[in-house]
Amino acid sequence: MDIIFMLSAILVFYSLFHFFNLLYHHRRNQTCYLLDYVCFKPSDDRKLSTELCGDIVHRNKNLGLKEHKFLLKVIVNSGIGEDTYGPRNIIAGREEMPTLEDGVEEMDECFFATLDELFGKSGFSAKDIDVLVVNVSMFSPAPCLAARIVNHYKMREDIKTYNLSGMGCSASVISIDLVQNIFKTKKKTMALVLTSESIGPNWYSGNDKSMMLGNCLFRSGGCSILLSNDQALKDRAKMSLKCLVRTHIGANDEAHHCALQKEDDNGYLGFHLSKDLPKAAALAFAANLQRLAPRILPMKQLAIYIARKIHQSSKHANPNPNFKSVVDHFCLHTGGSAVIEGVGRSLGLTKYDLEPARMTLHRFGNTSASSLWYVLGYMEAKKRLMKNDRVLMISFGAGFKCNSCLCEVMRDLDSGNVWEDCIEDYPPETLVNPFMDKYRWINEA
Ligand SMILES: CC(C)(COP(=O)(O)OP(=O)(O)OC[C@H]1O[C@@H](n2cnc3c(N)ncnc32)[C@H](O)[C@@H]1OP(=O)(O)O)[C@@H](O)C(=O)NCCC(=O)NCCSC(=O)CC(=O)O
Repeated sequence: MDIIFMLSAILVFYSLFHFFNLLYHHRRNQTCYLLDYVCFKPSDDRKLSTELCGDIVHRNKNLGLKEHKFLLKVIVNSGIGEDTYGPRNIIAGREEMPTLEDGVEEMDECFFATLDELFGKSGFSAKDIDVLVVNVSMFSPAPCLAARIVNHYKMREDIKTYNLSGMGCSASVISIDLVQNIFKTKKKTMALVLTSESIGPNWYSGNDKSMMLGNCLFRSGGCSILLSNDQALKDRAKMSLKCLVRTHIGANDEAHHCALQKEDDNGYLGFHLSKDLPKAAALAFAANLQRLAPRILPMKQLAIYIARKIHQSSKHANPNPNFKSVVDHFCLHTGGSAVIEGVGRSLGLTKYDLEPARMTLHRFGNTSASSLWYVLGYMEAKKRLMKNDRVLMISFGAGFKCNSCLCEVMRDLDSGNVWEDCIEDYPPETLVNPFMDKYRWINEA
């Protein structure tokens, strides 16, 4: 078939689809405003410096010289700085015997601190909340964490609660998706999304490298996010959601198994991160972009993208569309340096584009599903987010999933937020770990 004819047909189809889609969603009251969000900053006594990480590694009697070398090498090379936070039981040396209370307290500390601040600064109260979604992947007590929030804040009896567990690092976008779908069914609704990860009860004490990696990357963090579809609150909103795309490539066995909780050969429970994870992330990302592109790209860009797709195997090594024409800021999950660099390469992003994710990895580590909100906070604290700017949030998570959403900034944003006391220090002159000298022998050994 003539390529020009095929291209024209596809373009006409997408235009019509997009038009009717907009009309449909307008009718269904799709508006989803992000009113405000607060990221958690644990107290200074929870800081995990490289030296303290070294001590934790040394007290694990299951590790030999080979494992020590591996861990210290990854810690020093990971792009993670000296000021990230860990859970209290691990800092206190009880990583091998966590109690239920350790897990509960870690979540309470994060959620109550961020919610108190969010209610305080937004002027809304717990009684205003109609929908509550909590996502914490690796800790699911009964009654659930959402019920603990309802109990603590004495929320209304008609509140709708949802507790998502096991959904991995892309879960906060899933929570937003759930909220926007609920918004379509009811006007003037207020929703809270609470996103975090449980680190304390999930420390791995064995000697399998792919499971030890999680101890190096994952750090304490969390975020509370206030959303509404009430048009009257439009002027108070920071951002509005334009489109959200979820991709799940779990049918692919290799991708499904690259990030999962399991027991090692000696029975130690932990979270396995395969060396193939960046490959699975790239696959899920490509599938996500393929569905995102027609929804956000202008006609010309879309035509170039489709043409490249048709000729993919022959000419273009990177067939991804030029999202920079419609996206001003890229808010990337801080999965690890390899994940950030991989996304940067496939989208053709600059050092400036990747700075928020790299700096967030340095200051807060991989805080799992909440990491996107620290990255957004960095952009805001750096006064990068101006009215009408578009922010593309991209997250990856076990399953394997890639979930993305495009948001529009509603007004110039300049809150100091969780970055307030350190934003002036970023980006630092070097990201090289200060203990590099001390541990240089590791790289040379
Ligand atoms: C771990 C790294 C920071 C290490 O970077 P380096 O610069 O040190 O270089 P490198 O890649 O050569 O790795 C150093 C050594 O670690 C080994 N190595 C790397 N990844 C490994 C893995 N998954 N399992 C076992 N070993 C691994 C390498 O073979 C090498 O060993 P040797 O020295 O013997 O050759 C990076 O590779 C990285 O960012 N990887 C991706 C991390 C990741 O999977 N993140 C997603 C988290 S999950 C998530 O966020 C979502 C979710 O859970 O839902």
